[in-house]
Amino acid sequence: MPELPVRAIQVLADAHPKPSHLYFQYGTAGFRTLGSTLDSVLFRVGILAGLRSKRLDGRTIGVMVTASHNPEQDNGVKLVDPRGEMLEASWEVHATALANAPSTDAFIEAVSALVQSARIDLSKPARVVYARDTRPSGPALISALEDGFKALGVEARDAGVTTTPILHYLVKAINTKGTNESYGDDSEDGYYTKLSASFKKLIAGKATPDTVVIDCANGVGAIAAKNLQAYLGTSIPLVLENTDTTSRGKLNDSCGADYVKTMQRLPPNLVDVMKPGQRACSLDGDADRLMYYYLDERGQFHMLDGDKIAALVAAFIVEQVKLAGLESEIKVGVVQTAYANGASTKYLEERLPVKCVSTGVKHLHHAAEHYSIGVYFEANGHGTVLFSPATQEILTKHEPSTPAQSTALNHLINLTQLINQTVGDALSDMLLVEVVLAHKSYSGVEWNSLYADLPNRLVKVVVGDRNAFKTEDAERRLVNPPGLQEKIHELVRRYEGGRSFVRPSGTEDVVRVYAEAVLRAQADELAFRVAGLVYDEAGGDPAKRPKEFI
Ligand SMILES: CC(=O)N[C@H]1[C@@H](OP(=O)(O)O)O[C@H](CO)[C@@H](O)[C@@H]1O
Ligand SMILES: [Mg+2]
Repeated sequence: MPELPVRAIQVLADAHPKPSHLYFQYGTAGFRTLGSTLDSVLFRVGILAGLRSKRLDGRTIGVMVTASHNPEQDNGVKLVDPRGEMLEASWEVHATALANAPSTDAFIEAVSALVQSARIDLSKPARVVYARDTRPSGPALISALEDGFKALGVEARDAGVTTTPILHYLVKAINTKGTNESYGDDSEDGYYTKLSASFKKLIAGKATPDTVVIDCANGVGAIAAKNLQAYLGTSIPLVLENTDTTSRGKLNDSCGADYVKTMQRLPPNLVDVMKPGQRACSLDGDADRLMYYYLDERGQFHMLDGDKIAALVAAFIVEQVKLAGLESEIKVGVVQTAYANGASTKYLEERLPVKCVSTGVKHLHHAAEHYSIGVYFEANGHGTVLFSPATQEILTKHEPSTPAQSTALNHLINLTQLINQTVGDALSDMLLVEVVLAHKSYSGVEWNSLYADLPNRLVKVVVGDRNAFKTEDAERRLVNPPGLQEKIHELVRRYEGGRSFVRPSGTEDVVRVYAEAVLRAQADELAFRVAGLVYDEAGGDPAKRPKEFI
């Protein structure tokens, strides 16, 4: 039985000491904090990824270095499991334990304990594929990660600077290579070819889509969008904006999907670019979120968020399933979180099964796997569609009995190729939206009118201890601090169409308050009053009390 290469780990671990005053937590987005503090974490994640691969019999694990929509100086790292999915939850605890071992000796002890408890066979190979976004702190962090690989003897493949969804694609493609479940060629070329070929088939015979402006958030999505554009050729006219990936301070700065969703307005530098009637979308810093919007004829901004994408896509898929004559065999369902606009939930519930789960992609993804076709989107624009293995088999084996059935069946098969089923993918989702719009002959206006969003407001409250906030019922009800939920309920009752909930963030040291109501002013007022209640209950710095209530 081989032993841990303790000496090699020791020497390299000493070169990546853990800052004594910091605590790192592997949360919904992996480790994420100031990039300059993450050196030891990356080294240790290199070893952890290798161990995870050994545990899974040498299957390839992914490591993505990114902080997504967060500020440029932040960075982070997350692991991707062999099927292209988020790291299994039980290993999040191991990740946190390894990252916080105070010294090299303690770290080696923690690694040994993990090898024992997870019964890891050290004689198995360790294989990892890794990538990073465009952040300036990326190269140094990658080099710490590579030291981790070196210490354990990991066979590591560098996927360079690429998007989170492409890395997920690569992981799945590598692990299914040569099998009858092959996900595509395990290269970026394989990814672009798969997306562009299926897109072209899906829009064949339809009018060429209108020009779409893509705000690339000055991030890695700019590089991928440019590559994709070359593969798409003239099938869709794309105009890429915010593509400066080299100047300091530009990433996600007043642009990108998170800016648009939070501010509910155009990125300022698109104001002069966009014409009335034009459609555009924003990617986030690692291109796994997508927000659409358009200007109406009067130049007024209208946002089409993840909920609107889910409604558009789910309705189209249901229609194609019916047209293919597969209604009794294939059940389409939607998964949302409590942040989904109440109007979207109402629209969807009238048409198909809808499930609400806790925030975080892993919860949505797993719930979506329970449907034959599961559509999941977070309101912030992260989402995808999952076709179960049984559904994929039905689609390939079904014998259509009319030309119309055959066409719909082919559309569904092409959708399984167009959609990145491993994780939310802004570029794949953008093409998906354009396919549906082309088929329905919709502009942004018709799409937006599927239902009218309830005005809503999301605010953050800085509290003494966010862990004091505990929720149930997919985060829609607070159970701790005691009595606070009753007070919130009492407030909500006074607002027409009012809904509000409070939960601790899994990625920032804050408590989030969401509120919606029939009228804009009421949604705002409800959000700030609930925030005031939270603040009074949980306390903190008086200077940070929600301003409206000081
Ligand atoms: C309200 C909101 O948008 N929350 C985001 C945010 O989680 P929080 O736990 O709310 O910080 O980041 C997650 C990871 O990117 C994402 O899955 C989630 O939707
Ligand atoms: Mg992201």
